[in-house]
Amino acid sequence: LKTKQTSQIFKFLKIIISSLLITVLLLFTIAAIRTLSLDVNAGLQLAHWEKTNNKSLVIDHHQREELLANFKEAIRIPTVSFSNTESNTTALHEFDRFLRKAFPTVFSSSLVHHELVANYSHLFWVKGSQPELVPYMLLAHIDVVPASESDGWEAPPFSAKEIDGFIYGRGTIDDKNSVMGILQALEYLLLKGYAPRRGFYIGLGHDEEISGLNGAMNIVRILKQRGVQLLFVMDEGLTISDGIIPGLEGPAALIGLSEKGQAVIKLSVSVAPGHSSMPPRETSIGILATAVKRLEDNPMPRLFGYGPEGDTFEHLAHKFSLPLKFIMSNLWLFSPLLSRILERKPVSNAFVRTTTAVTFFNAGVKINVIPSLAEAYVNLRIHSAQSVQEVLDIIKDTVGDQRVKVELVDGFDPLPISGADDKAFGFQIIKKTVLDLFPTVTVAPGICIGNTDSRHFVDLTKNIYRFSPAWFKPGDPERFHGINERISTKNYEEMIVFYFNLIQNCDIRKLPEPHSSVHEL
Ligand SMILES: CCCCCCCC/C=C\CCCCCCCC(=O)N[C@@H](CC(N)=O)C(=O)O
Ligand SMILES: [Zn+2]
Ligand SMILES: [Zn+2]
Repeated sequence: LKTKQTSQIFKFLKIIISSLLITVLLLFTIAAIRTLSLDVNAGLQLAHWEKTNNKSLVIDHHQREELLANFKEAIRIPTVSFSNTESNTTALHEFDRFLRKAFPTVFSSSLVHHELVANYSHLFWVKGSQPELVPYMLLAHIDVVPASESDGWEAPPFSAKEIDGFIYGRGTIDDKNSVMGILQALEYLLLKGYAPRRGFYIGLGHDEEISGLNGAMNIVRILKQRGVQLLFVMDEGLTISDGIIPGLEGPAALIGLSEKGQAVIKLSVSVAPGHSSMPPRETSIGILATAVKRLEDNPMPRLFGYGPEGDTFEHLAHKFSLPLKFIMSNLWLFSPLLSRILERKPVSNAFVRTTTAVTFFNAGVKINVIPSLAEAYVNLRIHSAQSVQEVLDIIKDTVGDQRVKVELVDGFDPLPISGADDKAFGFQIIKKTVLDLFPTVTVAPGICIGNTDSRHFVDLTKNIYRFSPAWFKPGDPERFHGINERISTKNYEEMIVFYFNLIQNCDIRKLPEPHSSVHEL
């Protein structure tokens, strides 16, 4: 009887093991087929695009000197947004005067209507010859975050000093490169006698770094009053990453289809004050510190693959070598594994989850007084698959201490996801412009981990793209709001050429039909 039972157990185990093997084999066969066949990149690359007789821009020695002098002058004006209530308005005013001097053709052309918004922001309307074509809009911002040389800058942050082919200074990548690149491109286009078929707007906000509540929001209000609808909006955001995504061969231009939401949460603990010689077992500071530590020890759940970030890696899959190529082509199977790899570095962790950053911690009044109040502020950047309410609930659960008051100070949900298919005009025009200028770059949709002025434009268009053609190499993401922010003179010139070509490419009336026949290859 015992032998019979043992043989039955063996039989059963055999069936289990072989079914497991068959399942694994099947999964891997599907994964292998997907790895070989996944091609999300062809898009409209091979299609026949409408001819627009584009003018070309070959920058000569004189123009180079002029455009670099303009850019350096822009960097030297310290248009700093210090806090929600304090900006350098003198510098903002000076920047207005400077723009008029640097771009005389833009400010005098009969094709361009310019107006100041909320005193320091700029709205340009460039009239198209075919009013039936829906206009688009380019956004950038004039203000910068504070910078202090003593933090370790190699050159003073408002000096625009050139070192080894790079211009150093606050605003060189965020965002005066776009402000100046767009206007310089328009200046050159107008000088060459260009008149657009499709009209377009340029919006330059003066308070983006403090949420754009006066600049961008008033520009939106004015456009709404005028009944304007936009074909697409393009703003700062993602860039061309080169050597930043581990394992990716070659550079990638990520175009932000959405941006993360945000929540500002206040934690506070109130207790009775007292003499420090007879302290209670826990002080308000101790209780709050424990709550903060719990938040840092328990990051928000991994959500990689539940938002547009999965698409990014599918688009880039063919640019990885094995085994990463296999993994990226099969996120349906491997996203839990990839999440664990990506979460190791702050920049890629931001794509995996809602991030939690404790940015203020205030407590204490005197060395010998037990403080009655301790407060901390937490800044969360919300993943596309979560909402402000969900994040708030998780924070309350994680803190799990009734003595800690948890309040939502401010917040907004993640932004809608713009189109990136063959019919998405803005996305395809940006992609074509990138590929014409940088043929070795792979273009993929992405998600912007910071917020931009473009988030205020959701009622004017469904198509918002966050991208600028700045090249980011290892170490560069840290320069964003950090020390030694810089751009190479070559890259700044490329940015001008990019906007020069983009504006002309937007004159295409409609996108071509996707290329369907292999015979035309
Ligand atoms: C695994 C993929 C890696 C891809 C590498 C991407 C490198 C990204 C590096 C920097 C992106 C930074 C985000 C850009 C836009 C941020 C603009 C900004 O600073 N906004 C402020 C102010 C505001 N408007 O709210 C902010 O606090 O977000
Ligand atoms: Zn910016
Ligand atoms: Zn910024």
